Amino acid sequence: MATELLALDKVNAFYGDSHVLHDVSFSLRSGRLLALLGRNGAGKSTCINAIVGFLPPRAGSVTLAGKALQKCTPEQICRSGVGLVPQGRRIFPSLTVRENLEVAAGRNPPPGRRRWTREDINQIFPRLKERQHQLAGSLSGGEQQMLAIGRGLMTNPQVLLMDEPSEGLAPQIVREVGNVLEALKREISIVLVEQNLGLAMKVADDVALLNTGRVVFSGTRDEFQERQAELQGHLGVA
Ligand SMILES: Nc1ncnc2c1ncn2[C@@H]1O[C@H](COP(=O)(O)OP(=O)(O)OP(=O)(O)O)[C@@H](O)[C@H]1O
Repeated sequence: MATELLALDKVNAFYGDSHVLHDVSFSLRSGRLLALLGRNGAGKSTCINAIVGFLPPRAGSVTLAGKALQKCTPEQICRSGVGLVPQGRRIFPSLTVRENLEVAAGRNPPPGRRRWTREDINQIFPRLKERQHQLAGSLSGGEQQMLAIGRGLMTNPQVLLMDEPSEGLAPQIVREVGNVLEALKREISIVLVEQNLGLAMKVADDVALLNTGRVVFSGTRDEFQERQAELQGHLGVA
């Protein structure tokens, strides 16, 4: 039976005076992949920012394995085991693939938590191993995305947050990212922000759907698909 690993409970977040997240609650169970869906501007990235401490919630709680994170700094949250694969990848183009992974490496995790090594990343992404001495800026879009995922894993997370990994990639590469996610979800619990509904439905176990900063659906992928016609209006065009 999967247990709750990461949970948002009645999270409210603001950009200045602008109230963007309204009582947002959803949770990621251990060993699962939760797709966070919603059209442009629905608040998906803001949820990620609230979890990782870039935009601390003004009210509500974020917990990781029962530990409250909402008052922690981004560095403490990262060390607690929340890994981020940011929107736009944010790799260092003028460093090599290997250096990009090395600079992302976190401290040794506490006992009981997996420590990810470059060898682990190379095993999941053989193409990164082949290109380890190449400058990251010279990689294809799909390879850069793999490197961004590798960098997230190098922080030794318990949970990996991925913000739109398919953005800007050709359909064939999006399929490849889908295959990577299928393999990766056997190794780590994932929150996946996605605009590409096909990709999200392929890999998700659970779904949380946002509209204007409010959760309008939260449940399993199958429950979501049963109600998809009714929920369609909350989704962007995929
Ligand atoms: N730095 C900011 N300052 C002020 N408002 C912001 C800021 N970032 C986002 N917003 C607003 O917050 C709301 C939620 O944006 P958010 O980026 O979380 O949406 P999203 O679902 O991730 O959309 P997208 O798919 O376009 O990334 C939007 O109305 C957006 O205009």
